[in-house]
Amino acid sequence: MTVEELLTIISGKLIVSCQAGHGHALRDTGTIERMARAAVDGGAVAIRCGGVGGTPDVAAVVSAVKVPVIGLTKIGSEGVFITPTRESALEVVDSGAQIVAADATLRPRPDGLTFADTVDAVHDRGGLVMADCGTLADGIAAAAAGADIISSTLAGYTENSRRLAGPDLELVSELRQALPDVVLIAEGRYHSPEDAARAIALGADSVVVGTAITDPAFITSKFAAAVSGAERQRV
Ligand SMILES: CC(=O)N[C@H](C=O)[C@@H](O)[C@H](O)[C@H](O)COP(=O)(O)O
Repeated sequence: MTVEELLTIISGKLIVSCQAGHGHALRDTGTIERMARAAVDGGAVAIRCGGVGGTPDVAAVVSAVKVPVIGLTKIGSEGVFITPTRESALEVVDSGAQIVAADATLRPRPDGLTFADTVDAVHDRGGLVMADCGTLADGIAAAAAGADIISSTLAGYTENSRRLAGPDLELVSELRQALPDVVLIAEGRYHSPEDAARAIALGADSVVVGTAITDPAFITSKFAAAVSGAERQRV
């Protein structure tokens, strides 16, 4: 798949991230696969998956859906942990994902290589690379390193990025202004359809939504808090 073909599919459309971390009630590859199918039924044009489920989750989703799959594997939870090495990126390609999502921050990587080394290796194997960035500087460097897609995934999760309760819409806007021609995906804490639409209005080509769609515990907690906090009227 070329980046142009991918853009045709995702432009102005929703991507859903189907992941469940260690200890989560949904942490099961078959469950992730069914979640991905349900997301596609609801209108997702691509699925992002893997995470702590790693390449088994990616392979299962690739066989279950017809839409493009953005795969990743999480190794640890500190520093660079989203597909942090060249080797892990190649494993994601080999599991069938058309696109590999990888940390593209300027921090040192566990294998001592550069992000560009990962990009080159994935390209040599026929895959595309989604660069998970936290800041404008990360995005500019990732584009220079040859990434096919720039995303705001790590905004709020790195030492030098803005810590916001909601999505970093300002970063989306900054990235679009600095990189007018790049494929840009907004991701991270998009908890309402309105915020997802705002990201498109600010120049994102597509938006990835995870937790707000695929985590029943998160959704339940919002309803539970609203119900508990509601004032009761008695007649
Ligand atoms: C920082 C990090 O590890 N982000 C991960 C990246 O794959 C996932 O845990 C997120 O769920 C994903 O980015 C979607 O974001 P949200 O779940 O906020 O819609």
